[in-house]
Amino acid sequence: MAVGGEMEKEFESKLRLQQQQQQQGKKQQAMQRANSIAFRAPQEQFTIDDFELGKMYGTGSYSKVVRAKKKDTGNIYALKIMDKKFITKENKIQYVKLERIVLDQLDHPGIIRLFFTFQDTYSLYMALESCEGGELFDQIIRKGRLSEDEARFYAAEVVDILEYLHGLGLIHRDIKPENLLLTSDGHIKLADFGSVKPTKDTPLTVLPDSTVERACTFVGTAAYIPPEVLNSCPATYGNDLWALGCTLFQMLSGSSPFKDASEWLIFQRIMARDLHFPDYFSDEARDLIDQLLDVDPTKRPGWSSYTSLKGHPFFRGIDWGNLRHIPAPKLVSESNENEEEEEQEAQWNLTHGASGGTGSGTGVGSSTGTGSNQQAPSTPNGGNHGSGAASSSDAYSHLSRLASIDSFDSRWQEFLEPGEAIVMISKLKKIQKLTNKKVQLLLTDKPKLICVDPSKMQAKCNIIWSDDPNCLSVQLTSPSHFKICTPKKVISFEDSKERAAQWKMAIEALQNRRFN
Ligand SMILES: Nc1ncnc2c1ncn2[C@@H]1O[C@H](COP(=O)(O)OP(=O)(O)OP(=O)(O)O)[C@@H](O)[C@H]1O
Repeated sequence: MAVGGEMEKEFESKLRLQQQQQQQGKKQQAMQRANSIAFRAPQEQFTIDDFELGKMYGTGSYSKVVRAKKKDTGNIYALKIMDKKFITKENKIQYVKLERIVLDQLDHPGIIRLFFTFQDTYSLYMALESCEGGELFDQIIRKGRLSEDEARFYAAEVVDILEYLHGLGLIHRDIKPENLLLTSDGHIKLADFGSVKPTKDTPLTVLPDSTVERACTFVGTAAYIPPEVLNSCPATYGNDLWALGCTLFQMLSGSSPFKDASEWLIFQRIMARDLHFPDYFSDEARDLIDQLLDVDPTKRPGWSSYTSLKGHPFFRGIDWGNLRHIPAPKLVSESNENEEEEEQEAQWNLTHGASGGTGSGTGVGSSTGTGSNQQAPSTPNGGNHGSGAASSSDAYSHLSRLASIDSFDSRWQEFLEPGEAIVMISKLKKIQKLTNKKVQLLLTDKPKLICVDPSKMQAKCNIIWSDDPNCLSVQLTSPSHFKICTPKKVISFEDSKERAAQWKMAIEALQNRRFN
């Protein structure tokens, strides 16, 4: 009996080994298949010198996107540039590969097209269809909030895109106004497939393992994450439907429904479904958002079929078959921005700058001391929002390698010395006790912090650089608010794109550059 038991064990372990080997073989075959896919968008042998680089379209957590003109053809692209070392270190290789392979197979007027890719020693490049109208996010900021007709139009285009994606077994997982780009004639194109999740039923060619359901993989952006994902449930189409509800709320009100001072507080509000509708929302808008933000994902319209979503009274009058031919809402360009804010610019005054008041009422932790004791806000999986998860040495090499790209916007050259490059640049609000003022904050590799009044193109408040954190430090007060503290003054800034943690990381990485 004992011998029989031994034999049985041995047999079982041999069987397991055999099964493992077979599985590995299958995996290798799938890998080979994925590696040998004939891409629609070819891998070219181009170099960055084949392009004339223009303005910076945007910065993601592991990429920069720059407007680029191919010198020989004159064609314009949005060139997504990713630092190889950084994405390897941050374990993002699978995400980048998946974005490439999925985008390559998509064909919908509402999804940005990938034309070709190339690489050099340091970077990977994706040449994307250029969206000249900017982000929907900026339209919301510039208009304050959208009219119900405008929001209906954009929401309908997003529904049309989601119906296509979900029909192909893909969950986008990062639907938000920053990833809804606009063509020059104002139609929506969905970008950023870095978080895409193929389901088991997808007919597309995807990477082996990418369809495996994993609980607890937090991707996306805090304010748009559904409660079930915070409760560790695997991703479903319900993620995108919830995010659509948040986006529609944001279009109509000007801010996301669960907005709060920190990611922790945002998560608390999502879990409690702490949702308040402004009075001016129509009954139809309120009802649709209420249904999309149902805590039960299976009850969200669009879950089992798109008929209920497209047939909702909010969308009455939408010609679904003709969406891309309907005239889109008028785009508001940067120069037409809120006159009121421009009015507030009159009082540029360093003594006000020293006051350190947060002004907007969203900041927490009102300390104005010079110590930098506040942590960057973290996502639940421990990573920082944005690129904050990198160590300072990685961050420094990443920043310095990408520095030259930021400097291509020639408008800021007059503030730089020869050879000096911009490491980070953002349009911010400088928060003062009585007034707020739009500024362009530049961090250079010298290092230097330069605050420019963009309406007059003049360098303003003098922030004296120091590598000593007692003499220069950054305090985060919320994902969008930070303070630059020097012994003489504390200046508060608001970054509407919530890159406060990235500013802190960039400044600290430069302070630590000597040790790297
Ligand atoms: N095709 C495009 N045309 C114009 N601008 C673009 C385009 N693609 C991206 N951008 C701009 O660049 C920004 C960053 O791009 P993207 O979101 O793809 O980067 P990412 O590193 O994947 O970002 P994330 O941190 O959201 O994952 C976008 O928010 C947008 O403003």
